[in-house]
Amino acid sequence: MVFEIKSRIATFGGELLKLSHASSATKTPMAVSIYLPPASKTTRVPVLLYLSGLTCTPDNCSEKGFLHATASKRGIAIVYPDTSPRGANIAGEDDAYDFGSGAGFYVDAVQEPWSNHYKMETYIVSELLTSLFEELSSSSSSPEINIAEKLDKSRISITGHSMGGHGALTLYLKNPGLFKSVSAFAPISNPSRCPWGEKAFAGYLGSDDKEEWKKHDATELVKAGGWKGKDLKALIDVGTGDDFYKQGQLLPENFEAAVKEAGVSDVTVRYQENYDHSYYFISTFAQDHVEHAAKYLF
Ligand SMILES: N[C@@H](CCC(=O)N[C@@H](CSC=O)C(=O)NCC(=O)O)C(=O)O
Repeated sequence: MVFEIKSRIATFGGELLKLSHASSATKTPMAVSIYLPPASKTTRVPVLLYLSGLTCTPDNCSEKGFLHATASKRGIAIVYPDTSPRGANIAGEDDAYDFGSGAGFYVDAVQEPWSNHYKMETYIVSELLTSLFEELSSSSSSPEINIAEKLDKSRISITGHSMGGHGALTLYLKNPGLFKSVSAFAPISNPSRCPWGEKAFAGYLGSDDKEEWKKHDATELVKAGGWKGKDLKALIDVGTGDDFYKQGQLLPENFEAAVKEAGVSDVTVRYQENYDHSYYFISTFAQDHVEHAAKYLF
């Protein structure tokens, strides 16, 4: 797979590459952006994968998440995947903000018609990460740049926001050893029990087998016991002024209770007074989350 470079933007001494590539997992073109810190000019740098929330493209966080200041200083590349396939030509795919386009939920759909394209778990874990570390990137309009030779594939951490926080936690819990640490801003922590998650899981996974839902639910994955006695290396921030938190979409307390019950260690959940669900919240604590990743990447 070859990444087409759509644009190169200088920022914080490094550059943001806006890329597009043909995905075999989703059978659509996929957008992805990568921040390369200045250190990547001379050495391989570790990677922080940022999974965005509902309605987002790779632009939301790269423009206003404010992760690049710390990533530049610490020498960490940040990868911003898209949140779903786009233009899959499925009836109704653009009808709702919380299902379909912009709302892939980082699972592999098994329900038709979504199952033909909505394979976001496979896309992120098996396709994107592999491709970034292996493929030569080129563009007719930009000088050739080999992204793979700038990245250290043995050092990857993961973070995300809201739906992307759910993605970060579940992909981390499901793939022990793949990521060095995890963090999340206002994650959907128990999707089987909140309206956003119930809608997405019913649509992508089906309503008949709720046991299947548990395999994609951070709280249920912790309850399953595989992490008992282990360090999760997790940092979670939630704003107490977040309307989605107040509406019961996030349920971080359920995750905390599961962590305690399962005897999992090294999990920090912070409740930040008055902060809402927006990028004002994310940008405020961005430095902490990049430093959290750096602690385990170096
Ligand atoms: N009704 C809103 C809801 C969308 C929203 O708030 N999206 C959040 C993520 S919510 C959980 O995954 C977001 O990050 N939005 C993008 C942004 O730049 O703020 C709507 O339709 O906008």
